[in-house]
Amino acid sequence: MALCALRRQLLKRSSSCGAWGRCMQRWSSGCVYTDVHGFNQLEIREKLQAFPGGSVDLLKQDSGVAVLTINNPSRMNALSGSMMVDLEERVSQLENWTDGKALIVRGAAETFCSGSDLNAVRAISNPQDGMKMCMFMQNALTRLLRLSLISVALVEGRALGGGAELATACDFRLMASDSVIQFVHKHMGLVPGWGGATRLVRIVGSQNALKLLAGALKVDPELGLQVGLADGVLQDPQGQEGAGTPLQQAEKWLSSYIKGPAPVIQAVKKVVLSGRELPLSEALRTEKDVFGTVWGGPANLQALASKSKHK
Ligand SMILES: CC[C@@H](C(=O)O)C(=O)SCCNC(=O)CCNC(=O)[C@H](O)C(C)(C)COP(=O)(O)OP(=O)(O)OC[C@H]1O[C@@H](n2cnc3c(N)ncnc32)[C@H](O)[C@@H]1OP(=O)(O)O
Repeated sequence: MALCALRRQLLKRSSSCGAWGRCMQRWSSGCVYTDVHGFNQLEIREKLQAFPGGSVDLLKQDSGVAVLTINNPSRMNALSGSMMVDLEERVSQLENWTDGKALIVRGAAETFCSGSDLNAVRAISNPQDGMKMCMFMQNALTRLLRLSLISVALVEGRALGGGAELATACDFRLMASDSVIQFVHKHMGLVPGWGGATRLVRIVGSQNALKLLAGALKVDPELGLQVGLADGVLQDPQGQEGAGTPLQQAEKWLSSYIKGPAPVIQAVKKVVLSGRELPLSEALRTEKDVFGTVWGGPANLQALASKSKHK
């Protein structure tokens, strides 16, 4: 059974066993495309696996912060076909991480990601395979953004094409002082296909999105902060004594938002997600359901107990 159909099946079962299951029942399974769209997850996975190279590595830390590394430095961290499959598998692992609070997405060798591996792109340039790759990556990146984790893209070096799209599939973006995010698709005779345009409009607004895409503008940290694509700029480790590595800086930036138990942090992300994606009444009902998962929970009862001492 295709993964997304299986997830729908599991969600049907979970809807009877929990508030979150019920509200997830109202929400798509996380997959944009399923078998009803003629999307066969296993078929495209096998096709993509035929284009090897690099890896997508996942480190889940006791702190509740995971680090996902796009690891193909000899290709400026371009995503090979097998890396696209890796990415989807890591997202599945993170969907089941009950102790998780946050995720940092970064690239190896001080650069983020230069998009699809052009060698793979050339080999699957026929319309049918291109559409299948597009749907596979839209599913993977939509599920990435919908993780119940606060996610940050740590952009060093360059985030180009699909790499820029990957950066939009995180809640926040922190840019190194010399980094660039560029939607180079127009130069390829393309538009984003991994959901990057849809997410960019929601991040920077339609006018700025039109400028960044139509102009294939190089977004440096200054422009990124100006249009809202960047949420922070990292200090240059060489320049500032004690600045820490980019990863340490990203973890420090996140620390303000992930104090507290994982279930509460995950509930915060869930209510923001539904507010961001669902129509008003659906979002309100989902908020009520998520509220029901933490009301009277261990963290709530402990807080009430400690407050009662302040009479
Ligand atoms: C939906 C979007 C998706 C799609 O349509 O499928 C895409 O993302 S399409 C790809 C979009 N990305 C690009 O167009 C970026 C292409 N790369 C470059 O522009 C440059 O390589 C760079 C990233 C700006 C770096 O330039 P530079 O510092 O001069 O290094 P090199 O160019 O020499 O690159 C080193 C090495 O890496 C290989 N490389 C880089 N990017 C890719 C890539 N996307 N796919 C495959 N290989 C890539 C490059 O070929 C060099 O390899 P060697 O020549 O073997 O040393």
